[in-house]
Parts: sequence; C-alpha cells; structure tokens
Amino acid sequence: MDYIQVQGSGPLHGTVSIQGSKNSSLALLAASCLADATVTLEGIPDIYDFRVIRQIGKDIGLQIDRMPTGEMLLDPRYIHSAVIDPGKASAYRASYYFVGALLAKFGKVTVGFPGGDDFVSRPIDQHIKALRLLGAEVTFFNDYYIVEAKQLRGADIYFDMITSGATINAMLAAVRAEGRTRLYNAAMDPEVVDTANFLNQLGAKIVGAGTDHIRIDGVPFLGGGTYTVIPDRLIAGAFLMAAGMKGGSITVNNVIPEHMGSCLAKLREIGMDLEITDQSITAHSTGKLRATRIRTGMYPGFATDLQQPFTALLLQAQGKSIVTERVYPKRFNHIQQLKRLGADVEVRKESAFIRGGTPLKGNWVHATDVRAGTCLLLAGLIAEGVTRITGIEHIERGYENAIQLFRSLGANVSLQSLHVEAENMSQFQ
Ligand SMILES: CC(=O)N[C@H]1[C@@H](OP(=O)(O)OP(=O)(O)OC[C@H]2O[C@@H](n3ccc(=O)[nH]c3=O)[C@H](O)[C@@H]2O)O[C@H](CO)[C@@H](O)[C@@H]1O
Ligand SMILES: C=C(OP(=O)(O)O)C(=O)O
Repeated sequence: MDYIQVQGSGPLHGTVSIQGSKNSSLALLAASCLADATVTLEGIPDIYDFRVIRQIGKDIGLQIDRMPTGEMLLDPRYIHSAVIDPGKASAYRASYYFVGALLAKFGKVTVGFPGGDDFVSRPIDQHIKALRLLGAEVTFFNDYYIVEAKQLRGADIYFDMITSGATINAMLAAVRAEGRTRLYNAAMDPEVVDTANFLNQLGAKIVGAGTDHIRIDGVPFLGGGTYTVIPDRLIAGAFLMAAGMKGGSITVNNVIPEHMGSCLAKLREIGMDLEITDQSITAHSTGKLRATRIRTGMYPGFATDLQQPFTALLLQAQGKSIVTERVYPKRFNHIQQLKRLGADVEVRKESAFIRGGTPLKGNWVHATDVRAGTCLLLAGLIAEGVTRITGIEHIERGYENAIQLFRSLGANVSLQSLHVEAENMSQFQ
C-alpha cells in the first residue's frame, strides 16, 4: 500500500502552473461523443478519472489518443455502443455525462450508477427529471439504468435546486434534440460555461451559460474542433491556501482569477495578501491568520470543494471559526482525521466549529476523498513529526502530480510504500 508522508515544513515558496480543470475535463471528454468529426482537447489532466474514461472509450469505440505534445485527440465517428460498463461508471462521478452525450445519437444508453466521492447522499433525480422532460424513458435496475428516447424534443426544465452536473447533462442531451430547450435555475459554474463554449465551437446553439437561464436550440449535426479546458480553480485555491499554513509566498500560474472570487475574498479576509494579474495569483502570508465563518454554496458561492483545505487553513487562525456546509451537509469525513492529528474541531449538524492555534502532532490518517486528501496534506505541513496519509487513490482522482508540486514549493512530502516501512509501524499505532 502506498501512502503520502508529510513532515513539518517551513514556509512554502515558489510557483505552480495549474492543471486543466478535472470537472470540466470530465464533461468535455464525454461531450466529444456528440461531435461528428474529430475533436482536439488541450489541457486535459492525466488523472485517475481520465484513465477510466479511456477504458470506457475503448469499450464503446470512442478513440482517445494523447499526442506527444499533451493534447487529446478524440474520434467519435466509430462509436458502436452506448453501453457503459457499470463497474467503470461507478469508478468515478461524471460517468452520467455519457447519457446526455450518447442519447441523441443512439436512442438508448445503458449506464451504471455514478461513483465519485461519498458524501452520504448524491442524488441524480434532477438528471432523470431533465431527461424525462426531454422525452426519455428511464428504467432502473440493481446496478445500472437504461435511458431510451426515439427522438429527444426540446423542453422547459426547471431545476429544483442548483446542480452543475444536471445542468451540464441536460445541456448535452438538448444540443441535438429537436427544437428549443430552456433551463431555469441553472448552475452558473465556470465548468458549465466551459462545456457550453466547447459545444458552441462544435456548432451547438447555446445561449446564456453562466447565468441561471440557458437556452439551447437543437442542431442535427456537430462538427469537430480544437478547444482548451479551463484551469482548475479548486486546485489553484488549495495551493493559495498552502501559502497560509506556515507563512510563505506561492504563485499560481495559468489561472482565471475571475473564477475564484469568493475564495480570494475569504483569503484576504483572514489576513493573506494577494497580488492578482490576468493569469496568475500570488498569495503572501506571515502565517498570522484571523478566524472567520464560511458557508459553502453553489457558484459563485464558496465552493464545497474548497471547504476541506480551507478548514485546514483555519486550524492556523487564532480564535474560533465556523465552517457551514450547505451543498453536502455531511461532507465532514476529513474532520475525524484532523482530530487524529490533535485538531480541536467539533461537527454539529452541518457546521464544523474550529478552535484555531492548537498544535498538531503527526499520525496515520486516511484520505476518504480527493479534497479530504488535500486538507490532510496541508494539515501535515503544520503538524509536529510525521503524518502519513493513506487513500492516495482519492487524491489521484483530482491531482496530476500533487507530490512533485508540493515538493517544488519546499514541502517535505514524499510517496512511500508500506512494505518498506512495516518494521517502523509500531511507533505509529
Ligand atoms: C464531476 C464534478 O463536476 N463534480 C462536482 C459536481 O458534482 P455534482 O455535479 O455531482 O454536484 P451537483 O452540482 O449536481 O450537486 C449540487 C447539489 O445538488 C444536489 N443534487 C444534484 C443533482 C441531483 O440530481 N439532485 C440533487 O439533489 C446535490 O446533492 C448537491 O447538494 O459539483 C459539486 C458541487 O459543486 C462538486 O463538489 C463536484 O466536485
Ligand atoms: C467531489 C468531487 O469530485 P467528484 O464529483 O468527481 O466525486 C471533488 O472534486 O471534490
């Protein structure tokens, strides 16, 4: 078993170039199935979820090749099947996009239930509602479901809550439907806009992405093209937070600062200095931070995916902070692990109450999901002694090369294998 070893580090300094967005990439890769010609995608990160998509691509005939220069060449012209293996579908979250992307061409898609990070409840009722309104029939089985539609027809769809996944999926299904679709109460996330921009470049007619009302006029044909995925605002945010853990100065390059408004405002509020240019952000910190309250929300609110690294950062802020999770009220698996390091945090209902400034001590901890992994990595930087993080497969779902990047900033982080260390285990039990 591999684990990440983190040892208390001094202030971090340096520059990191931010990879393409995981959540956008997963949508664009599936969306490529809608095209009738080859598509080139630039900036797709080499993460675990992408490798699963590659296997799905092999199964269904979607040709995916990475060029020596890094871009992905996708050829959807020879897709021969719309059956997505249940095991592969449940190996990551965004497999549901294959439904929206394949339904118009094939009339029937079979797919397993989505996996991804486990926050107790991640329903897909809004995806199903949208597909049904567009004219599809959905039948559920034990570990898969079938979506069928002889002809998708445009519809007015009101989402009962703001959901980025269902907004993107409905957009994918509507792009080749007959007539006009209107999405109300749509998610405004940059990943929704990125998917719409990509589809429009292929010839789709989508207006309003980035607002809560999206209009889609169906088209019978989509061409090919070249498109660059947006940078990962969530990874960029986590690196800026790393600068605050012990003081230091970190620059993130290849970012779109406008995507990070709520995160940047909160970093300033707790006492970090930021220098922002068109494509980079530098965070400076003396290590002295003020306590605060955050409440997660859908974009442009404070991202739930930044809640965990921000919680680690607040362990350094003098006083009492409160983190309230409104998107996934039970997304607090990382708190139990932080407590193993000695953190003074209590969860009550959908809030975590943090008393900052309590010294941490290294221990074995488990990353239950991708952002919990980031949180534990940051916490390990301030803990005395050695922190060992298992569950690194979760971290690999989001990060291309987390360990190298943290090392390049001066963090004492390394990948270890348990069999090498077995004889030294007793001191950590
Ligand atoms: C692959 C991907 O892009 N994952 C992101 C996506 O997940 P995902 O697309 O799964 O999350 P959604 O935006 O759909 O979820 C937002 C909220 O809507 C609820 N909901 C969603 C769909 C539905 O059918 N019914 C329903 O009730 C969810 O429980 C949640 O409370 O957005 C989340 C919220 O920003 C992020 O944490 C994930 O990183
Ligand atoms: C929740 C996340 O991912 P997914 O939706 O892919 O599980 C995340 O990236 O934090």
